[in-house]
Amino acid sequence: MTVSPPTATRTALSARGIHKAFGKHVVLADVDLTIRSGETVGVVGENGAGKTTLLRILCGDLRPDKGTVTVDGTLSHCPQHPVLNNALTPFQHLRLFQEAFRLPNLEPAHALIDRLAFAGHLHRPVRVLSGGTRQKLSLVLALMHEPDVVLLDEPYQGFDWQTYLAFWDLAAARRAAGRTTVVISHLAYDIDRLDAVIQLSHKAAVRTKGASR
Ligand SMILES: Nc1ncnc2c1ncn2[C@@H]1O[C@H](COP(=O)(O)OP(=O)(O)OP(=O)(O)O)[C@@H](O)[C@H]1O
Repeated sequence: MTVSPPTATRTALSARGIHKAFGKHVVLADVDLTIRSGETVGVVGENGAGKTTLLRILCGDLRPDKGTVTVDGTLSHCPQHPVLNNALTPFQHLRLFQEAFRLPNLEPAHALIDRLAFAGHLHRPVRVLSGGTRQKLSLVLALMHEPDVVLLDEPYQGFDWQTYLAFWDLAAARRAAGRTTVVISHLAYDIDRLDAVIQLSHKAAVRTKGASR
């Protein structure tokens, strides 16, 4: 499948002059990027290139040493390792997030659960769930309030093939609704599903496949 570029030209997310070092180890140096509304963008790079660091900075979880991030609209982040409460069930997580996001109902969440096929696990404590099911829950919690921009750190790690395809259906539906999805990816065969690729290399970011306007 090859996607055609979205028509929107509004900037959804931009970063300028991002610099981040851990001690003397410089990970990101003067990183600039621009992502438009409705784009599905992959962040790629070797292990340790700084992909997770960049996403944590973009979502405000980590402060850069220098630089600015600008977001247009609501933003959500799904971290590489799900942050869930082992004592609670997925349904209890949904209710907590419903309160936090002040959602009138759980309909969008249930639509996501149906797509990802884990309705059968809603009332089991998280501690007994498989890694893939935890990852599904984490994804639903990141998407259930339909954020304008979502940042996903290897979201389909541990997914079986059907769920992997369902994930890309979700990304396509977000794209059709003009929403922006940024995905850290290691998989070369994802490339055709993306509007653009941000390649992290030598501490810098280069946007390929769909230059930013
Ligand atoms: N909190 C931290 N303290 C010290 N060093 C860190 C910290 N977080 C990340 N690093 C270092 O920064 C570099 C970039 O890490 P990061 O996790 O961003 O890379 P990545 O591209 O996401 O890697 P991977 O593909 O392996 O997930 C690595 O050398 C890592 O050890």
